[in-house]
Amino acid sequence: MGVAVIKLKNPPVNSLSLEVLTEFVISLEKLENDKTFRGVIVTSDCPGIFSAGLDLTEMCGKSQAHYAEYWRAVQELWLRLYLSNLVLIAAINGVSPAGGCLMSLTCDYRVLADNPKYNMGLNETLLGIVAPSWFKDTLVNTVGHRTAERALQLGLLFPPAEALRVGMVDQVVPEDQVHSTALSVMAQWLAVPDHARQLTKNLMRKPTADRLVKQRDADIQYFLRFISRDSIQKSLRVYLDKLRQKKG
Ligand SMILES: CC/C=C\C/C=C\C/C=C\CC/C=C/CC(=O)SCCNC(=O)CCNC(=O)[C@H](O)C(C)(C)COP(=O)(O)OP(=O)(O)OC[C@H]1O[C@@H](n2cnc3c(N)ncnc32)[C@H](O)[C@@H]1OP(=O)(O)O
Repeated sequence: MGVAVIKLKNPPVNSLSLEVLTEFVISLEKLENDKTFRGVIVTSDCPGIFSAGLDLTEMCGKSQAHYAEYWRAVQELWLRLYLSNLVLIAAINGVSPAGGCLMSLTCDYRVLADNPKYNMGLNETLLGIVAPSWFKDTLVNTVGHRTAERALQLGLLFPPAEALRVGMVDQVVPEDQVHSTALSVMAQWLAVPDHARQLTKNLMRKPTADRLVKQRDADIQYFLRFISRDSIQKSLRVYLDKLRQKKG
């Protein structure tokens, strides 16, 4: 039925490095241009981890030029995913904090594996950083204003039952059924004529995407100022050190 599977593979935690972001955009573009494909299942090849989100090492101790290049790549992937003409279904087979959650929120439908360890949410505040307005918009458009307001301020990571209850995911299924469920949901979405579904998707999502498109450069400048602050760099270093020391 013209369905591709994109399996993220950047061990150990599928962090969204500049390289991963760039390759993801290229793969999506190829699929968009190949009319034999109508849908994509986005999933992970790293056991237990859908994606650890943006690669913190790309936002810490690097040059301004690097931060700008990285942020443009983050924007680009979000825009491509959010406005894709393809049906995108996230088969979430692991934990998905921050950018990992955002990636799934850009999809049309989310199936999450029923494993209490597989938390998801926008936890930026717990790192001492702030989810940008377009991350916030994506969450608000999915779960509504009040749930998003509380989740964003507290940096909540929802276990599967809670994620389902607040509408962050559409279905929670046993782990071994995530892929087959994503495939059957895909069949339902592909039963709708493409042009009507695509125009409707655009109607729902373009106003949100346009807010970023209209001020992409300003958003990058804002990010540069924010991420270069000594206090923010310090918060990121402390967080990364904590992650690294977990093992030791
Ligand atoms: C009005 C608006 C105002 C301002 C806005 C303006 C600008 C916005 C500014 C900033 C916004 C930036 C947005 C960022 C969004 C993000 O996505 S930030 C990333 C958040 N991610 C996380 O918090 C997840 C952190 N990771 C974990 O919790 C665990 O690693 C995880 C549960 C995923 C897996 O656990 P486990 O299997 O035990 O693995 P380890 O923890 O041992 O990790 C293995 C190694 O991987 C490294 N690592 C983990 N996560 C990341 C990451 N996101 N980036 C880079 N590296 C990561 C970890 O350090 C280990 O490395 P080591 O092997 O020790 O070297």
